[in-house]
Amino acid sequence: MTKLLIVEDESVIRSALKRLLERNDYDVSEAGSVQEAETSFDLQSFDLIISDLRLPGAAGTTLIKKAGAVPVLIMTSYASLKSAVDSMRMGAVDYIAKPFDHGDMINAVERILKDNAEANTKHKKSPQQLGQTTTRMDGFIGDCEAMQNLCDDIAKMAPTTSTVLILGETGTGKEMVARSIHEQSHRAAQPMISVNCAAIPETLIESELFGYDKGAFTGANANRVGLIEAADGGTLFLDEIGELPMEAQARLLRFIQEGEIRRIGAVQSRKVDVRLICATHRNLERLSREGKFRQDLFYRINVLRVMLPPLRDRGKDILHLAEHMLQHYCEKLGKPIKSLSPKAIQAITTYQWPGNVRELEHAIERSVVLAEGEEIDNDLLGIDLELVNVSRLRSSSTSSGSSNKTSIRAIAQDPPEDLSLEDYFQRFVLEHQDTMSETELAQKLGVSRKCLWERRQRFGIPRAKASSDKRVSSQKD
Ligand SMILES: Nc1ncnc2c1ncn2[C@@H]1O[C@H](COP(=O)(O)OP(=O)(O)OP(=O)(O)O)[C@@H](O)[C@H]1O
Repeated sequence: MTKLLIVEDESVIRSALKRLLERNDYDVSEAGSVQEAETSFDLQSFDLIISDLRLPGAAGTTLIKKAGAVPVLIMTSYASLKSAVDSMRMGAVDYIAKPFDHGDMINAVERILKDNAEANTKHKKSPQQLGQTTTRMDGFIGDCEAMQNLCDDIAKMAPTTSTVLILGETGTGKEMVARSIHEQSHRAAQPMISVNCAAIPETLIESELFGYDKGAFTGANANRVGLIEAADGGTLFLDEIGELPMEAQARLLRFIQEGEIRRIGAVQSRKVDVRLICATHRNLERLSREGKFRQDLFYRINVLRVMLPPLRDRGKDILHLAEHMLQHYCEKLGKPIKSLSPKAIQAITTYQWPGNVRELEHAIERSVVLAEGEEIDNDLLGIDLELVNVSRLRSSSTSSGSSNKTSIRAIAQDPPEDLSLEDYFQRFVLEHQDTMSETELAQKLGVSRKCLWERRQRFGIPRAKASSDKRVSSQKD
């Protein structure tokens, strides 16, 4: 039976909560203070501790450290946002404001227990192991279970020569992971060449990757080394590999199979020793089933796989990242170190972050540039508190199917009166992308196609390849 401990000094509330939880088949123990909880029970033997924030003696939040891996849900009748947010910063798994609705309390308990059980089924690590992994990647912030596992996987993958496929939404750190794999490998002294397959025009991608010999085509006035050859001895990182045109895919496949490349227009092939790392935010498996990505290439690159979770699913890492970036930008811009206001913290921890770590970084940088006082408030971050709330975060993190698109759509459907340029840009793209080609969209917005592509990446609204392809072919027709 699942064991819960209630720490609450008001006996009426304590017994009502006990009855509620017992009716829901939990085994409930109770204490009136932190001290009583510690002396009467082994805190580690519980599955969840529900504690009031203000208690006689030590505050409820002191249980967070004492309970180790046991999650602590903080109740606060001092419904100040600040104390709730502070509890979260100290490591509480969640907070609930008193008086609470019975349904909300039961939902919170069920969700925390479920999340914790899922985290525990993935192999448990010793504190030493947890400590080691955070420092393994330079500048990398990630203490949550998923990121710790990822660091472990990277350390195992790095020394091999196997191809790695990194999956994750835009801005989740795919390139950072690729660099870390390279730097932890025996190739670290050699170059890592990064290529964004989506940013190079289709007509140039093959010559960029494979190079060409003088006279191969009009304008080829001299021999040119391709990017694969330039990575000889090192690592080639192919970002957005899902955008690679079919002809280039066939050439890449030959390179992977034979370990040699032939420059365009050349007769001889050359051996190259390159470790390949690919990344994409797209579902390559589905694309290959739909005939939009070569299946044989997919099997070749899908050897070792790394899945980066979206920022909104990384729990307290969001705040750690924000604080780290805040310090970084204050130092970089020569401003006195600022702190995040409680509202800013609430906004950061509840916003969906469709552009993930990159979007957070830009928001923090912008806020440091604009900040005049000691504190960074949510308006400086450009996050509208009206558009985020805890329940949205919860529902989105529990429904794994929620996509960037739906979250942005939800925002776009109910826009504030005075849209910022970025909001306007996102809205315009979302509203018109099904009826306009990329060129038309870029023209209407007064930006280049490259700029449109970059902003799509930044806002997490990647171009839907299928529909744009269809448009191109129907335009040709
Ligand atoms: N865990 C992390 N800790 C610290 N910084 C991070 C982390 N993850 C990402 N970043 C930073 O966020 C930014 C975006 O990361 P990166 O370019 O690796 O993302 P990406 O997934 O490759 O993006 P895209 O899909 O748009 O190519 C970079 O400035 C990177 O340094």
